[in-house]
Amino acid sequence: MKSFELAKESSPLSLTPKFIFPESKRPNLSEVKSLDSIPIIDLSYCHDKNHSSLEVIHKISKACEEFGFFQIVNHGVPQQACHKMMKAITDFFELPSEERESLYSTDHTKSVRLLNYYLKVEDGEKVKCWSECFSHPWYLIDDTVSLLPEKIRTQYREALTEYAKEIGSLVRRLLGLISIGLGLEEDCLLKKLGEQPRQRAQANFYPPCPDPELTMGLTEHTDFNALTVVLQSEISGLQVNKDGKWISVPFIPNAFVINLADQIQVLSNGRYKSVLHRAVTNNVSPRLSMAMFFGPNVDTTIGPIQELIDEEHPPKYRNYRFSEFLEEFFNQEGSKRMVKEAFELPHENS
Ligand SMILES: O=C(O)CCC(=O)C(=O)O
Ligand SMILES: [Fe+2]
Repeated sequence: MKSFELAKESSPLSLTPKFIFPESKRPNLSEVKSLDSIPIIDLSYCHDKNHSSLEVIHKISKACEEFGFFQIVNHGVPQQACHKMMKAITDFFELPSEERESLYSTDHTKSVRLLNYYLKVEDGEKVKCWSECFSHPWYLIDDTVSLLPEKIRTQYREALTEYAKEIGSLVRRLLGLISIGLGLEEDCLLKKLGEQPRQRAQANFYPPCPDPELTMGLTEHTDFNALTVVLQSEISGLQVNKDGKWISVPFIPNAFVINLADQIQVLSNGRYKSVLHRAVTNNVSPRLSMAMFFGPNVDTTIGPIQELIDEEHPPKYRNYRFSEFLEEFFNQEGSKRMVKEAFELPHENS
């Protein structure tokens, strides 16, 4: 079996060619704007249902239209649950790489797997990203947890169970606020995403990198689910594309980064954006993030919501089963993904 190579070389003196990106795909870190960033929204005003949360809804709606991203503070998720989750992923990635190696797989049908994203370059070669990603469901059952290295198994499951429960409530609350922002009933988006939502988690690890200008932690992408909640460690590395320029997302203590993903762009008929983002590396310290993806299950039909379609706003996408979208997503692996574009309806000019 192919071994997982990055982990064994996390502190090389210089980058080996397999991590070096072609010049046009490098991060150009000096051009990244650090003054502008995504909006920060305080949710403390809308814990109480009776309290007017119109201002918060308005801020979220604006952020969804203009950035597709925002950070939230005072979100009600106990700090303790976040710390435990961060500690569990830290301990997982600090294990000797041999103890994680058996989880490495390129088979995307595997429920629990460690993966290494890559970029396909012209001659068919693959350039590896400077990261290790651990993908698994929000809830680990006995069969799946037993795949984890024994030393961290119990700790990881306990931390994840508590964390996933909290994030589940948060996601439902956010979907409610986002629905109202679109002028819909509070439960509209959640209902559209259907029964048994697809809930996947991805713990990302970016070891310190000898030359951050030559490689990428994660190449630019949009998330293919509906809504993503990201918890990041103290060092920033996430960047969001705004009007063709990259802006960095600073670390804010006890905040979550909220990322609108492709299915909300489609459901909102293009009003809310699923925006390109990427992760860059640094040469100082390791960075970790935990992305909690919430989306429809494979059998759910997704398409622009009827109430958001009228003469002025004809449907931009055709209806599809989410399984079709996933198939398209995996077919485009390693390239600049243009998945939702494959479901666009032709423009009518008349
Ligand atoms: O590391 C991050 O902050 C972002 C990760 C990300 O974009 C993803 O997992 O889809
Ligand atoms: Fe992402």
